[in-house]
Amino acid sequence: MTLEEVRKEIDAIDQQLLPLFLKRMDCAKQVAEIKREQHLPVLNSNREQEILDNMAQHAGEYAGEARILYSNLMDMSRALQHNLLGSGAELRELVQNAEHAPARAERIACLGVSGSFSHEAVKHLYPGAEPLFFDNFAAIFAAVADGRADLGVLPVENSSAGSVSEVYDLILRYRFYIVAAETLHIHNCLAAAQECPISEIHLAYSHPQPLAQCSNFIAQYRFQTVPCSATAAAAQKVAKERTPGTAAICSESAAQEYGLHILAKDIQNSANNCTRFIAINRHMFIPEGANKISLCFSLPHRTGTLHSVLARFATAGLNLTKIESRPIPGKTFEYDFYLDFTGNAQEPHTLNLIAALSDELPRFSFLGNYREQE
Ligand SMILES: C=C(O[C@@H]1C=C(C(=O)O)C=C[C@H]1O)C(=O)O
Repeated sequence: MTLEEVRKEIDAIDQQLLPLFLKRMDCAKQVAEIKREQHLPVLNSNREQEILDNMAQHAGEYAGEARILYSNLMDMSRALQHNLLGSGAELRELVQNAEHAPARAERIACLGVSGSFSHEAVKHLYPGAEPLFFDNFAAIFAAVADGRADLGVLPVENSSAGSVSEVYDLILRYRFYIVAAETLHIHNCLAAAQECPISEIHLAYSHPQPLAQCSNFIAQYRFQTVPCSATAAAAQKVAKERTPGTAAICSESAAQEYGLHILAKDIQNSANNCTRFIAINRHMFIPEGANKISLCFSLPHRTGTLHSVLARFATAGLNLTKIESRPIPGKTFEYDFYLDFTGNAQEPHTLNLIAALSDELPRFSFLGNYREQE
């Protein structure tokens, strides 16, 4: 057969497949009505598994492909049923009635002491607000939980050192709402109490993240490193102790704030060193022009479950910007997935997808819709 002839045959097959696909979707519609009357959930995993196994068994060498084909068909069938039944009513109501601004944004919890990178992020996100300083991430979440702070600002990812896993674990534990995000360029410097050549420094204090970001410089000068709760705390310690041969790795503004001498500037491995910060709040609000959504869920341990969820984002035309998996506390090798994607939750196709997922996925939480400049 020539290429043209085979393509004609493919066209003819597609013509035959389409009416069957439409018929199957119409059946799903009827199923939705029956489920409404009988108060049944949309998802029936056992039935789906039977269909997948049966199709794979009859698909010979294309068993894997048949599984994906039928799994996608059933995703579409479920999405249709969720829309007809208005699944995820609680989440729909929460999103549709969301305020645009927090009741108060006056006291903002962040890591470190005055001059820390987190303090910089607070100044960018909430100019004029009062920063409240804490020496660990858990204490920031606790302050937001009991209302001592209106909001908390936390680093979640650095362009060279990667995700801040502890913050993701706390996000998943507390399930507060993410209400803002911003990426800051981070310039690390080496600063000491007295002016001296870099070669005389043998010990550097800093937060573990900047220590990782500056690993090449640290290796080059063979520094011993001591982790601190925050970069500005390291600067404060070096300024107070004034021990020769010790230095802090911190921001230039922290070095200035604590009267340190800058021995070297921009010592991070990558010239384009950025950290992404988020703001968290106990109550949900969706700012005007929100363009980023975060959510989390876990998945049953079955082949293709993650693929199937991700495919639904692709079908809805939504662009994923981050996926993180973290172990569920108290479980063995079971994970919560954390996802960021671009979109506005008040747009119908986006709301339909997240409402459907909220109905189907274990441990699902909508974690917020906020504005973030790309
Ligand atoms: C159509 C149904 O709803 C869902 C979709 C299925 C399908 O498209 O075949 C199968 C099981 C359910 O998860 C059903 O319950 O039969």
